[in-house]
Amino acid sequence: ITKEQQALMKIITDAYNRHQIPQDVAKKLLQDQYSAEENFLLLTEMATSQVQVLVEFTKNIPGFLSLDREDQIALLKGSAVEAMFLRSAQVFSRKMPSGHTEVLEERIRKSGISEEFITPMFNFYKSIGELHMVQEEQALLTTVTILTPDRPYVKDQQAVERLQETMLDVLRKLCVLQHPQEPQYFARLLGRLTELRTLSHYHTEMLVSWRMNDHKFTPLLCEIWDV
Ligand SMILES: CC1(C)[C@H]2CC[C@]1(C)[C@H](OC(=O)c1ccc(O)cc1)C2
Repeated sequence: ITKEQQALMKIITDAYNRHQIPQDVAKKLLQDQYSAEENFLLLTEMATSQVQVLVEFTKNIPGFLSLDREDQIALLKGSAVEAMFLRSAQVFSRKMPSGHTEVLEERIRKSGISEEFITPMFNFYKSIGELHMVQEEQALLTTVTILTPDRPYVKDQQAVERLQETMLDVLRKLCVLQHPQEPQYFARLLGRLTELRTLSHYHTEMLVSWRMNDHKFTPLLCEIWDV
């Protein structure tokens, strides 16, 4: 890993760690009562703060703000669900103080999300947890996901591709250094991104079914997911 790649990794990892879910959201998880309605409101607050955190983090990705403005929006809209699942998978698998995880899982299960979506969601969390990613890998994997060139409406795909290649190069080298005993580790990480794409289809259905039961979303969520 070259000096500039180390500098790049530090910027991204610091940004990833700096923008954490506000403590008040996490605290509420344990306090408020348990009705499906209360759970939905909590998840709405959680999703909204995760999208806010995502926007702040993305602005710190070197080169992102130099992209075409409309492409920046297209990348954010196209990757928000995947970035949110990646971050919550990491929160689930490690960051959460013990006891919170069970409460959060319980609230998710009792919030009107259909069982057919719950299962793949928790399978994904388990498969991410099993990777035991270091925080640099988590930050870089999220960055690679955001910098996916073939999102809808991206005009200058080459520019995004160049940025993503840079990040993939650092991530590949980091994986070799962090997991010398597992040469396939980098490939496994990228395999998770494929799993993420299937989750985002389920996510769209989840939003539609909530909408059908006239649940209200926040303006930010309506904007980022066109609901
Ligand atoms: C942990 C999760 C990633 C999983 C369960 C809560 C999440 C934050 C996310 O919720 C939403 O997307 C969501 C969207 C709209 C809304 O009003 C509430 C939640 C799905």
